Amino acid sequence: MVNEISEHVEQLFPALQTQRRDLHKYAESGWLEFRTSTLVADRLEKLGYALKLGKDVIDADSRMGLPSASVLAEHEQRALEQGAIARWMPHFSGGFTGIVATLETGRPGPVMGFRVDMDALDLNEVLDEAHRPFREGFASANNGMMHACGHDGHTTIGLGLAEVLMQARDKLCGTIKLIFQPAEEGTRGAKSMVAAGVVDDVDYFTAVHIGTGVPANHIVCGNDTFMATTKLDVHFTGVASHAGGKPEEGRNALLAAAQATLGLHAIPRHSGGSSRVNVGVLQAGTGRNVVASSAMMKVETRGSTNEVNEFIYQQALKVISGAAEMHQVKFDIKLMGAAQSSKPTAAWVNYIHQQAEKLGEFEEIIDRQEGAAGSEDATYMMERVKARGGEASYVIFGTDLSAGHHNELFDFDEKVMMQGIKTLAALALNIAEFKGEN
Ligand SMILES: O=C(O)C[C@H](NC(=O)Cc1c[nH]c2ccccc12)C(=O)O
Repeated sequence: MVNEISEHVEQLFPALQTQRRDLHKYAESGWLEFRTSTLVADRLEKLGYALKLGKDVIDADSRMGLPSASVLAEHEQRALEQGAIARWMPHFSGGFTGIVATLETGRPGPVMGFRVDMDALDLNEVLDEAHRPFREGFASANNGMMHACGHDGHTTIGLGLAEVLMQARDKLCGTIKLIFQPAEEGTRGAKSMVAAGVVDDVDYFTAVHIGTGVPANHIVCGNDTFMATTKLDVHFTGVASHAGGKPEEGRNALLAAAQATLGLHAIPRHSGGSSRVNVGVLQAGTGRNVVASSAMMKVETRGSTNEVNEFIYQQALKVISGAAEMHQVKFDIKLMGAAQSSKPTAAWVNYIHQQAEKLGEFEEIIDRQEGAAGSEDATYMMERVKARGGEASYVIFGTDLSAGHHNELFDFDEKVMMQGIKTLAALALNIAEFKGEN
């Protein structure tokens, strides 16, 4: 069976490459995946999946870091101009760009959930002959948006898996649930899908990522290093005044933000685990001789456990209010994203290892990745599945990269998509071989 699947996936490669390059060219960042989601929905319906879309899979109030109504409308319009399929758009309009595709085999068995993400980053792709996407005509056509983290590959893996599993449906049991998530960057989207209940019936859950520094032909069966994180936008509002004539009448928002930045980076460590804090954006002021009346900063905190992140976050709130008090300015804090820490379950990691071994394609099969310290909101899904007694893991398929993630020259070796599809398909097809811990 595995051999048949492998052959099928290899036949699909040219189509996968075309699909990935199309998504790459029309990169859409979080909550704005309008073209992407209409194409994904259309493809999944044609394959024969039962679909749940938009508000049925995204809880409106649990969305974080949603762009403004005017930005949403503008990008919906652009998506239509760039080939979005209009009849699907009403489902996704207003920032509800999520899809869950279900295949009921009609035979008894578990519910297996697979999660891929669809969003691009807010980044300008390099338009230079030295960069393959430009050279071969699929660099981002969308200014300020770029697939620089491989989610174009993840979405393509999800669609390829959908095709392969549908073709092999007579050999499957239980239920297959394919989850296409918006707005992973900034950890904004997953929580709203969990709140809508999309993983409430999932017994075995697997999320995927390509790259992340893992070498080609290596697989990490259970990434174990995700940090809990909180993302904040902070606005300081002061009073403008003549910087020479009446500086004492001003209330300096720039200084409050600068003070807060230094204070944030000086938050003490926590003995319970590692932590991070970053002020990634700091903007303030309007003119050289004007006391700055406004300032904005984008902040994130992280911790190796939820508790450590909560400690750093609470300290951050005190630093921000303290800096505002010091300069007598007002402040406003908006929660823009969040994720938990989460660990994969051992039995599921072992099963993934066993299936990867059977495929015979990997040079190295690593159970747990140590050291790296990113965040992921798939952790909300993992924790929800685990809380109900299910199994969950986060798999990384290594690949050669042209530059690091979130870099303007990012690109990956597209062959990794085949390894991803083969491995995930094997998890579903051979589920009878899964042995729980007890
Ligand atoms: O917090 C975010 O915005 C999510 C973003 N996530 C990623 O970059 C994914 C990621 C980071 N490190 C790893 C390691 C393994 C898999 C995925 C990742 C991050 O950590 O900044």
